[in-house]
Formats: sequence, structure tokens, C-alpha cells
Amino acid sequence: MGTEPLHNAIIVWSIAGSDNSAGAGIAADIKTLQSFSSKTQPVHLCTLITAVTAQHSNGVDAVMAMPVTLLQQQADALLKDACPAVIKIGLLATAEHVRWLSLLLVQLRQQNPTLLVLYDPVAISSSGDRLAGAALYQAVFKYLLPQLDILTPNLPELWALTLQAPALSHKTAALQQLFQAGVKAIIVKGGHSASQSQVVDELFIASPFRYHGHSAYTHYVALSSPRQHHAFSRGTGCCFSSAVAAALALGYPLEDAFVLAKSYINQALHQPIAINANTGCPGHYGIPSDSRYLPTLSETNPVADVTPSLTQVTPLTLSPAFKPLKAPLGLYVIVPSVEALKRALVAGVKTLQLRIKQATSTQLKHDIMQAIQLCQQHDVQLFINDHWQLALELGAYGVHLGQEDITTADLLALQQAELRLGVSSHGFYKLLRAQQLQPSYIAIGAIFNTQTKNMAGKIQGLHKLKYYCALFNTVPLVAIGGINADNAHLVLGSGITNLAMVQAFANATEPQQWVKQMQALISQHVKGAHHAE
Ligand SMILES: Cc1ncc(COP(=O)(O)OP(=O)(O)O)c(N)n1
Ligand SMILES: Cc1nc(C(=O)O)sc1CCOP(=O)(O)O
Ligand SMILES: [Mg+2]
Repeated sequence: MGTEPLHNAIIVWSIAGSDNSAGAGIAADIKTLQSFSSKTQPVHLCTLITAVTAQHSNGVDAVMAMPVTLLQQQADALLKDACPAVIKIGLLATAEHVRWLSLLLVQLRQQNPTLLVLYDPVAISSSGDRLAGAALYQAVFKYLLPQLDILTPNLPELWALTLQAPALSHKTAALQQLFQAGVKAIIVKGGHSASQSQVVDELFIASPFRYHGHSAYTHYVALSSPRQHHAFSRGTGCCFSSAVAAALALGYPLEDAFVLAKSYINQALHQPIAINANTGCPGHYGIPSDSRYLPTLSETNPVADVTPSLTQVTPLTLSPAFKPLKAPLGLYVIVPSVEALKRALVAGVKTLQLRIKQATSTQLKHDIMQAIQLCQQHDVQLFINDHWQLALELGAYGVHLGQEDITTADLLALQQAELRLGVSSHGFYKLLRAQQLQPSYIAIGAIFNTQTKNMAGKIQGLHKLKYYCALFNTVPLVAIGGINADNAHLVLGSGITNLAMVQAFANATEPQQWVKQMQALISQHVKGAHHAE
């Protein structure tokens, strides 16, 4: 039997209580983290038990807090093997636990400056029993919040932590208190809201914040999904926070982790486990691969005074959809000039993008007009990058826009004039943002390092690409960034059927032969995929 290469596991710690009925606490964390683990990216969850609880669906019968000496022994034992990349904190049973933990976090951060710490402030169990009191929360405010990267309260926990009355106007004050205490990002879980139709979870980021080298893109993101009306949901909040921790451990930026966790919970609640006729908990079946679990994204800020400069409203939905492509993109070649475009036409390319970064306005208009005419004559799909006004004026087949452009371009005018729209994306969050516009296609990049554009912090790799393709399966997707004849088969192996390339075509010494080879490779994969269905 041959041995496969071993991949080092990503270590996550859960510092939490044991719920012996396995709805919440450590058991929920283990199930969730395991669900995000794979052969090539194993996630290994280690535990520090803070309390043993006796629970069932109607309440908490007993709680026994661990002594701090035993917590320290658990930490010391784990550190003999490995340091964690991410720590998820759940139930802390006493103020002493909080003080001990804050000292441990200072020490761990010295050993690993990229450590991420998430606290799911367990105040009240799903059955309604209180698991934390005022003294504990005072200690949390003073000692723990300054050490946190992310806090994930549900609404009752938000009010309990900040001594606020439950009202929308008080949310601002609550969030301000938490940010002032030093928390960097807060996800308010909306499961306990009064709305019977939707569950809205909200992410607030206090200041420019970096995860794994990614800078925060926006300061407020809300994700909503229809409420799933059943009672098999014990520990949902716990699983959600664990899913965020798991996604961060896998290297996703916070907004991506948020989208992934919400989709994960939608799937888990759609396929719950019934413990008896009246109670149950979310089912754990891996990273979601069905677009019906995607939430709806909005970026309007309902508590504008938390981050006053971030009241931007992004046009995230636009109906009806953009015009579909006439033909699959297949091999998609991007060229910087009309001269290069002519070379691509002669070589037999059927999908092209004109990406001119520097030109006078008269030259630009002239070039775009010429490119449109040439591509019409050759029955080639041509997308104009950036210059959407000229594309509109000159009646182009389509435009390609970046994530920043979609907030400023007149998308309605483009859609009404029946231009096709392609949008760039870099991860789950931007894919969702793009998908809501119902564009003609979405580009995902950068797959590999590229010399063409500075994509630092946005390299996706093949592993993530596979998950993107599975979840966003209702829009044509194209991969871009560092793709060439040597690695194209690996990219196609992720499930994508369209490849965009700049340098690889520019460098091809025999363009006609190169194009034939790439087109044949793509159609082989497409046929293979159809055959496998
Ligand atoms: C197919 C395709 N994908 C992505 C891009 C990048 O577009 P954008 O984010 O607008 O960046 P620039 O190309 O303008 O630098 C693209 N052009 N084409
Ligand atoms: C223009 C561009 N956009 C990217 C994105 O990820 O959005 S990657 C990229 C450069 C692609 O060039 P090459 O094929 O030479 O690597
Ligand atoms: Mg652009």
C-alpha cells in the first residue's frame, strides 16, 4: 500500500464547557471543526474544558467549574505538542477563569503573533438557563475583550454583556462599548431576533484590521437567510462561531469566513439531527456545495454612528439578470492593445478582453471601436475592461468590472443596454457580492502568483477554488491569475471550465498552436465532466 504525503494539521483550541447532551459546547465545536477538515488541509481541534455541565433540551441541571490549576495543566499539556493558530473561547464559568485566560493569551500571542482569538460569550443556553453573571462579565470587559480579535454574541448576550436594554437604538451604544474595550470585530448573531421570516447576522469591524495579511474590505456586512422553522437547532450559535473559527484557521479573511459560516449553518439547519420528536441539533456534513445555502448580502449600515464614514449603500441587487453569454467563455485571452487583439484573432481565440491601462481618451475610444468591429467580424465575444461608459456608448458585447467599479458604474444602464457583465472576485464574500448582481460571469482570482498585477494577499490556490466552484454553481465562473499551459490541467481539475490568461498568451511563440492546445484541453475537461455526471 503506497503512503500519501502527510499534511501538517492546523491546530485550533476550543476553551469551553462540556455539554453532555452534545448540542453545544465542546461537542459542537468538535463536530463543526471536523467538518471543515480534509486530507490536504487537516484541522485538528484540541480542547480545554472549563466546566462540566449536565444538560438536556429543557435546561441545565448542573454546572461544575474546573479549577484554574487544571485549566493551566490542560494548556501546558497541549503546548508540549503544538501552538494553536486559532483559539475559540466558549463558556468561561468564573471571573478567575477570565483572568487566567487573559494572561495565557498574552503569553500565546508572544509565541505566535498571528494567533486569532474568537470569543463566543456563552451567557444563556439554548434552553434559556443563565450560564454567566455580572461579575464574570465585568472581568470579561476588563481583561478579555482587549485580547480578542472577534466576538460573536447573540442578541441576549450582547445586551447582557453591555447592560443594555434590548432595542435597536441601544445596539449602537453596546457596540461602541465593546469596541472601546478593545474588540476588533463583532459578529452579532440574529437567531434570537423577533423576525419570524429572516435571520440576519451582522459583522462590524472597528478599524482597519488584517487577517492572514488580508486587509478588511468593508466595515459592515449583513447576511440574511430565511428562518428555518423547526426545533432541531440546539447549539446553532455555537456551531456558527466554530464555523467562523474553522474558516479563519483555513486562512480565509474574516468576511469570507462569515459568508462560509452562514452558508454552513444554513446547510446544517436544513439537514438537522433529531434527538427525539421535540429536539435536535444542526447536522454537520462538510463545507457546503449547494448555492441554495448562500445567504443574501447587504452592506447598508443601520447603526451608522458606530462607524460614521461607512454609510455607503452598495447596489447589491439588480433585477433582472444581465444578458447571458452567447457561448461558454472557454479559453479567455486578455490583451493590452488592438495589435495584440489582432494576433489573438488570427490564432483562433473566441473570447477576448481588451484591457488598456494607459491611453489618451481619443486613442482609447478609437481602440475600443476598432476592437468591437474586429470581434464582431470574427464572431468573438469581446469584453472591455474598466471603460464601461465607452463600452456602452460604442455598443460593446460586454464589459469586465472590478469589485470597486461595481459600486460606481451605472449597472442599470449596462443591463438595460443588454451588455454582458463580467465581475472580478477574490473569495467567498466578493463572489457573493458579485453573484447578487446576476452578472453574465464571475472571475475568480488570483489562482497563482502572477507577474501581471499585484495580487498580494489575494492568492486563492486550487483548494479554495474547488470550494468556490461547488458553492457558486449557478453563474459561469472563470479562473484567472498565473495560469499557463503547464498548470492549466490542475486548475481545470478544480471543477472550473473557463480559463483567463494574460502572460501565457503574450509569451506563446506559436500562438495558433498554443490556442489549439489550450482549447482542446478545456473541451476534454468539459466532456469529461459531462461524462461523469
Ligand atoms: C477575466 C478577468 N478577471 C479579472 C480581471 C481583473 O479585473 P479588475 O479587478 O477590474 O482589475 P484590472 O484588470 O482592471 O486591473 C480581469 N481584468 N479579467
Ligand atoms: C488582471 C488580473 N486580475 C486578476 C484577478 O485575480 O482579479 S489576476 C490578473 C492577472 C492575470 O494575468 P496572468 O494571466 O498573466 O497571470
Ligand atoms: Mg478593471
